[in-house]
Amino acid sequence: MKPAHYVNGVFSTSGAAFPLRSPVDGNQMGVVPEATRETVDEAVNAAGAALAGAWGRTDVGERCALLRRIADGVEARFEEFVDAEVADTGKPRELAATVDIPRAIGNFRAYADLAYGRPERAYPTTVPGWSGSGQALNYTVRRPLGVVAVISPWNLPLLLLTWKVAPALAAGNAVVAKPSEETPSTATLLAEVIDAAGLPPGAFNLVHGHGANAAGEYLTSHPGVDAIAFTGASATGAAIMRNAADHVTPVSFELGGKNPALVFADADLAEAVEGTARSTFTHSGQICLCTERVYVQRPVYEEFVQALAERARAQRDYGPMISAEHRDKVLSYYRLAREEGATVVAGGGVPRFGDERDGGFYVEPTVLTGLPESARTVREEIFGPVCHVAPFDEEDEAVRLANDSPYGLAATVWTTDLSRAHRVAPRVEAGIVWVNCWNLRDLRTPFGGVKASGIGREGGEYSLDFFSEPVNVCVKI
Ligand SMILES: NC(=O)C1=CN([C@@H]2O[C@H](COP(=O)(O)OP(=O)(O)OC[C@H]3O[C@@H](n4cnc5c(N)ncnc54)[C@H](O)[C@@H]3O)[C@@H](O)[C@H]2O)C=CC1
Ligand SMILES: O=C(O)/C=C/C=C(\O)C(=O)O
Repeated sequence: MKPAHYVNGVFSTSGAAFPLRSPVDGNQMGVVPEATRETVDEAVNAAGAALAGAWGRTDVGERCALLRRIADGVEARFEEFVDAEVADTGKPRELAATVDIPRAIGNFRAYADLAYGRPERAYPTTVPGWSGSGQALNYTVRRPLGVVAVISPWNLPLLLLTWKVAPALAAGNAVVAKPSEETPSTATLLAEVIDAAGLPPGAFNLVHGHGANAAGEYLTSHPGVDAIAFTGASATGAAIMRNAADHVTPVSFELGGKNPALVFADADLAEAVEGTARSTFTHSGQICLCTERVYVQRPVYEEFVQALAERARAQRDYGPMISAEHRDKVLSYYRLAREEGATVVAGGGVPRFGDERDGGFYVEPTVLTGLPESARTVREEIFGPVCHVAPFDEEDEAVRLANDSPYGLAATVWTTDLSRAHRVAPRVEAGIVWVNCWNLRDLRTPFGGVKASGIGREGGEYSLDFFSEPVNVCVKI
């Protein structure tokens, strides 16, 4: 499968090509077409035309039926999708087969259910003193925003792309999507499925290419774009926002994190260690929800650190960093941690496998201790399989440490004291707080972050709200 643009219902590989490398061994796997400004223009124009034409006339029932057809289409080509996601990201096959691709299917089915079952509001109104009856019926209808730009990252390529595309289409928008330049393959397969499902040309468009001064920027600064949904780095969000400001384009942002775990002495320690290992090392830490700061109550601190370090050393089936650049970034933090005075309790380097993976972009699962809270390693998002563990004494101190961050995406709290769980969770400045678990997801719940971790919420009705505009109709009775 060759990555291709999909514009106005036509596949093409126009534009210069850039290499696609395997993160597993560094070898070139193929090439990706770089969309020019003209290709992005065509895609935005095609989306606008679809809204003015057949797509704009669909009702929610038809759109939900199409979403279900897309879900079925992905399911029918499940293994192909898994192969493509594994090839682009290097992630363990099990992860792609149990999380990425099933969630992409689930995203389409969830929004087919949610959009179809969505009630509208009505307000019977009486205005005393108004000439005539003074009575009216107010009701709201929701209108799509128009042409939506979707910019997605490389860590959960199809999951995060469909997490925005499904609600955007369900709400009646036309979409121009640009996946990460590192992971173009499952997006191209999705375009094939959407084409076969029978969406009118232009309702969904796909362009490939880089971000800054390239396809991503052309798209997010395009005057024909009515809304932008983005997941990725906070700095990229800020750059997109600057461009969006020119046209006052609404944005929905899911950005970075420096997520804390709070482990209380009353926690089930084995569960807390295993949960923290999962939240730190899954997909080699390349999920925005991953833990990078761990605070452990002093009586169990030493035992926790040793157990987590052992778990890190025992980690076997893990994938690489997405690219040589990202591997170098993570390794630069491993070096910085040492310069800042960290004790490297586990990992801290590059693994040696004795096979083709030695040419790939791997780093070791790593556990650090001994850094002050002011250290850059403790404050900046690394996006690798690494956490810093520090002790605390009191509950208030744990909450203060958790909140002392420019980010506020997700947190985990480990305790068997129910009162403490309910006391602590709402005090943590984060969009999502998991108690005695991590990444347990219900697609109806609000998903997103506070502070530098994002703007707005995705999930359930929150996404449908973002991708539509309420219009109030007032009918005098
Ligand atoms: N979900 C998250 O929280 C993610 C965080 N990151 C963080 O970001 C760092 C950099 O990774 P990148 O792949 O460079 O992430 P990124 O945020 O730069 O890229 C995400 C998407 O944005 C696009 N993009 C980049 N600059 C743009 C611009 N100026 N205008 C429009 N679109 C633009 C990219 O082409 C890609 O599709 C990582 O090391 C990691 O720390 C990366 C991916 C996901
Ligand atoms: O929706 C989810 O379950 C996961 C979302 C993860 C991200 O947004 C991310 O890693 O960027």
